[in-house]
Amino acid sequence: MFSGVQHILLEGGGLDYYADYLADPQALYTELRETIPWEQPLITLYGQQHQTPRLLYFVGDAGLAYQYSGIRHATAPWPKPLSQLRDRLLAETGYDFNCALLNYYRDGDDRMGYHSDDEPELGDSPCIASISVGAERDFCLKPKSGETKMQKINLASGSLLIMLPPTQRYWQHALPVRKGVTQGRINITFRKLL
Ligand SMILES: O=C(O)CCC(=O)C(=O)O
Ligand SMILES: [Fe+2]
Repeated sequence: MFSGVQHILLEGGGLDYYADYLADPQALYTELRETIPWEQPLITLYGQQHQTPRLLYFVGDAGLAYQYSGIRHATAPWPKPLSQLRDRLLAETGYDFNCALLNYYRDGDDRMGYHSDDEPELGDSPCIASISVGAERDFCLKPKSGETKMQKINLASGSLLIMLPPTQRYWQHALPVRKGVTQGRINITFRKLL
């Protein structure tokens, strides 16, 4: 069993952080890294095409499709360990998720820029649950109205971070480059498509 929750209050939102939610994060990291058919789609930024600076994959209940960075993804079936985690999250948090985005950061050069998980198909005020395995990386949050300070959390391997409603409405988050990091990290964000 895990040791407990740390609540981080944000102006216009909040986070629940469980540092050691998973009993064996390294096993999940290795299984996902080796079995997921990772993709690196092209994204268009300011009229130029780039490869996403990380690998990704989308899973979910049958029949769901999801728009990400202008790309429409049909969700692939849940791998067993992730449907089990989805069920555990429902039992322990009460939040019911029907899909998950997997991101694989191969080393400290892979990254994700500032954004909110506020796509219209996630509804008015989504809850996002984020599980990390592999290398520790800094997760940064900044308010959309520049008045409060940036927040930084080092996400441990095996941790669960819940971004509670209405955090996505008022805050953006990012996974910046960390030059010293040579190990990979996989993050799973559980979401609910309406
Ligand atoms: O890798 C992370 O911790 C963040 C992932 C994220 O923000 C997303 O998938 O929308
Ligand atoms: Fe996000």
